[in-house]
Amino acid sequence: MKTIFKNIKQLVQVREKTLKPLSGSEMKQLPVIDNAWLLVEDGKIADFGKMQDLPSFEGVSEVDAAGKFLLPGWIDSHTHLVYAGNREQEFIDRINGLTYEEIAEKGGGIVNSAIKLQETSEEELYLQSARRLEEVMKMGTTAIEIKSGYGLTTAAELKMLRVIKKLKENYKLPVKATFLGAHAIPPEYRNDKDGYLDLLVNEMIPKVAEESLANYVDIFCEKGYFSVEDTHRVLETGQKYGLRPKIHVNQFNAIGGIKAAVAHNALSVDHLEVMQPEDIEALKGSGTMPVALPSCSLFLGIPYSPARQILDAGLPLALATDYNPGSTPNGNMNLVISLACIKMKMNPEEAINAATINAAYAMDILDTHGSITRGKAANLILTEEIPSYGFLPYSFGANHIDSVYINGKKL
Ligand SMILES: N=CN[C@@H](CCC(=O)O)C(=O)O
Ligand SMILES: [Zn+2]
Repeated sequence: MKTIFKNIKQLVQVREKTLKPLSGSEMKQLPVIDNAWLLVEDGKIADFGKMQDLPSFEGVSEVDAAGKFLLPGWIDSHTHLVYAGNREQEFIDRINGLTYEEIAEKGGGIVNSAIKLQETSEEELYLQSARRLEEVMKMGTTAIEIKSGYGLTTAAELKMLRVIKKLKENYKLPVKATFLGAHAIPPEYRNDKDGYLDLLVNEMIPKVAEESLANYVDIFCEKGYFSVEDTHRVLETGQKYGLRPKIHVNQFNAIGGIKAAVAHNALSVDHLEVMQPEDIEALKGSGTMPVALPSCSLFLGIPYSPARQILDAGLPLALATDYNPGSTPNGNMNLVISLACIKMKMNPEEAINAATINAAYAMDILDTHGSITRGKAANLILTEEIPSYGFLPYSFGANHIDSVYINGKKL
């Protein structure tokens, strides 16, 4: 099965090969080919070039992309897309003056979602989650990471991870699963955090590994949740069972979690709304990708990750949605890219690199996804007719997407 895209106004994010993520000033470069063609064969990018050099192809279906841009699909490396119900009431409570932290202290927040999820059947949870997955795919997400962490019991955590597994089986985009049992302390362990961590390391992680339900291990390293010491314990156990860390850290406070994550060779550190100079230093020379979640900052009214500080230090940066019911009930990567430009002062080139190549690294799929490279999966976004790729973040709140392709197949 072959498809040729012809007359593409601009083919964006064209790389001969991509072996490593982009850091610092490299992120300003976004290679393009004007007036281009691209051939998809057996779900992969087979070839591309300029229209003036278009070879003749037999037996191919044609897509006329005149006036349109073709780029690699967005990669969302941090979501909590599997959840039950919603937290609309907390949204109202926050409008009326309570903070996210105050709501959590009153028994709302993550624990509220955990109660709902525990009461929801696996089938119903799958249906709610599949609807969300289809929604974000239409908005250009062509690879996704999904976390557990709204179960907080062994049975409910496994239920979440089985739903993620089923999504992975039923949808063709790359799906990676992260075990986030250490998302919050469940009420029954309120005064016995170590007891919950004992359960997590002695029962949950071994069971998750036994059923091969997760790729990564996560923890919410934050005041009022889990300490740096807890982080070492959970990451060490996760690694023992083959789960590389990707952690929630520096959302409200900088307590040294980044250094701990780097010590465990974390694939990514995510949130980073609050960064101290020592956090930046800890990331230098590491293989750990910083991941910013600007929609969360928008929704909660908290600071945005200091992207300029991170990039000016020569570090890489990826962008993701954090799609979840509490802090970011939105999985639109187009909005994330706009917010990164508007609020974090990233250039469109930097934001697009952060949502494609660097995001692919943060999901460990850089060798197969994240750029227009021969041999990579044809997971693509074809835009509507727009003046430039910079128009995507500029026209915030609108998705100028004509169609989305997964393995060369139009959704
Ligand atoms: N900060 C921790 N976890 C989620 C939010 C969880 C929730 O409020 O349900 C996040 O990444 O923002
Ligand atoms: Zn999150």
